[in-house]
Parts: sequence; C-alpha cells; structure tokens
Amino acid sequence: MKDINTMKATVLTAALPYIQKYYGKTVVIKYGGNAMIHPDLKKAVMSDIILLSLVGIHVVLIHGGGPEISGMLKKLDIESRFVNGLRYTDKETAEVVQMVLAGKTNKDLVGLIGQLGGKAVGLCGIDGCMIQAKKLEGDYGYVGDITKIDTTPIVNAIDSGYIPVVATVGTDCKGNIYNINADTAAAEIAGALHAENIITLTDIRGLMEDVNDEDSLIPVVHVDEVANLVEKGIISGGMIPKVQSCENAVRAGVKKAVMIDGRIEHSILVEMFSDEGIGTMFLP
Ligand SMILES: Nc1ncnc2c1ncn2[C@@H]1O[C@H](COP(=O)(O)OP(=O)(O)O)[C@@H](O)[C@H]1O
Ligand SMILES: CC(=O)N[C@@H](CCC(=O)OP(=O)(O)O)C(=O)O
Repeated sequence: MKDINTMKATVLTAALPYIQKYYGKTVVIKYGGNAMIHPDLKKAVMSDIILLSLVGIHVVLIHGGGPEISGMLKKLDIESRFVNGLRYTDKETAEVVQMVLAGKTNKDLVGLIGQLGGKAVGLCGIDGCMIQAKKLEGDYGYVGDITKIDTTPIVNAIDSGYIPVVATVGTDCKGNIYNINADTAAAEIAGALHAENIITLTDIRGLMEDVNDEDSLIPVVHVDEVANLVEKGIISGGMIPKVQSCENAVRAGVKKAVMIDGRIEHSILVEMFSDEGIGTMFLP
C-alpha cells in the first residue's frame, strides 16, 4: 500500500495535464446564493478558487445572493416577488440589492478568501461602470438588461495578482442602479473576457428532467435544445435564467459551460482536474 505522501504526489501529478490546459486561461465561476448557505462549504469553495489561482488559472468569481436579499427584504417588511425567475425590483428593492450584494455578500467572500491566505478584490458593476445596463423590457422594475461590459477593472485585478469577486449590480452611469441576475451577468462577463469555461455552482446536481427525481440528471444539453426545454415546462424559477445563461455563454464563444452541484465539496476541482463529467454540460 502506498504511503500518504506518495498518494499526494500521484494526485498532484494526475492534475498536471489539466493545470497545463488551463494555465493562463480565464475561468468564470458563478457561485449561487443557495449553494452559499453552509459556512464549511463556502470555505471549501473559496480554498478551491485560491488553489486554481495559485496554479496560474485566472479565476473570476461572480456571486449571487438571492436568499440573503430575500432575508433582508423580509426583515424590512418589503415583499419579494419573482417574475420568470427574476426578482421584481422597485427603487427601494434595488437599494436593498445593492446593500446586500455589493455591501455584504461580496465583502464576506473577499474577506473569506483573505482569511484563507488568498488575495481578492471585490467589485460590483458600478465600479468603473463595469456592468452597464438599461431597464429590462417587460414589467420587472429596475431589473437590468446588460448593454455593455467593460472588463478593464476585472483584467486589472487579475494582472495585479488579485482574484476579482463580482457582485452583479448594474448601472446606466447616470445614477440609476439595476438588479441583474447573477447567472445572466456571469455569462455576459465570461463572453466579454473570452473565458475558457464558465462553471455555475448551484444547490442541485444540474439540470434535471424532473426536479424531484435525483436520478433524472440531464448530463449534456446542446444549446439548440434549450428553448425547447423551457417550453416543455421542466425548468422553472431560478433555473430559467441559469440555463439561458449557459446557452448565451456558449453562443458567445465560451468553450464549455457547466452547471454543477455546489453542495459537494471540491466539485470545482473534480470538474476541472478530471475527465469525470459531473453536472450538466452545455455544448454548441
Ligand atoms: N429542471 C430543473 N432542474 C434543476 N433545478 C430546477 C429545475 N427547475 C427548477 N429548478 C430549481 O432551480 C433551483 C436553482 O436555481 P436558484 O435557486 O436560482 O439557484 P442559485 O441560487 O444557485 O442561482 C434548484 O434548486 C431547483 O429548485
Ligand atoms: C433580477 C434578479 O433576480 N436578481 C437576483 C440577483 C441575485 C442572484 O442572482 O442570486 P442567485 O444567484 O443566488 O440566484 C435577485 O434579486 O435575487
């Protein structure tokens, strides 16, 4: 039987081809609020991200925080309402979204990375007018439709050795702020950065044929099938923007979009450093 140190060396050597494949490339990780609930898991995700960045992969972390926003709105006695998986956002709600996403969730993640010995910098779409948006058509209030991404703040952070951590609050650079679904923004940012991969961490195995049946995982989706899946009605709530975002990222040239289970420790490393297909992969 091999001793523990030999086993460690074997594992590290096995990761080498994958590290070489991704070295110097950009990988966008979208971390959903529902997979952020357990502190130990959150730590494991942040340490995976630090590891990826230390082996020379340019990780960009885009985070959600839907449950935290809902919690704060409830405390303030403001009603939460979702339309097609998007939170109806009046002016007051937009302020709470900015406060929670950019003020609390973002800084908690940046702080955790620092605590674990990594270097991160927190940004939101207002910083440097990075995520420019206008009102999304339809009755959603101040939900943003992205008009432009200026990747400069993200690229500068990476070039200076920081992991950029992005809260998806958008702006029209005229004083209005917009609530942007984190999956939607992550896909746009991945496209704008010409990212190699986008990995979406959520609280379910991936896209399911039947959300109540753990064994109904759909491992591969061709982007042309997405509209049909939405029409069939098997996708609801937050999964609608998530699936559409994976489709958009692939159409924007991102080589691989995957949705994986953020409840499993080190699922990011399994996804990146092995050929084991976990979750749902979206292909052109
Ligand atoms: N067909 C489906 N497959 C998987 N999840 C689905 C499906 N339809 C709806 N969902 C729901 O989407 C949820 C994930 O979206 P969301 O709650 O917005 O997560 P996140 O906070 O990670 O963005 C799942 O927990 C599940 O309840
Ligand atoms: C417009 C819209 O719905 N915005 C989202 C932004 C946060 C988010 O997307 O968080 P998750 O990734 O945890 O779902 C919201 O208000 O909940």
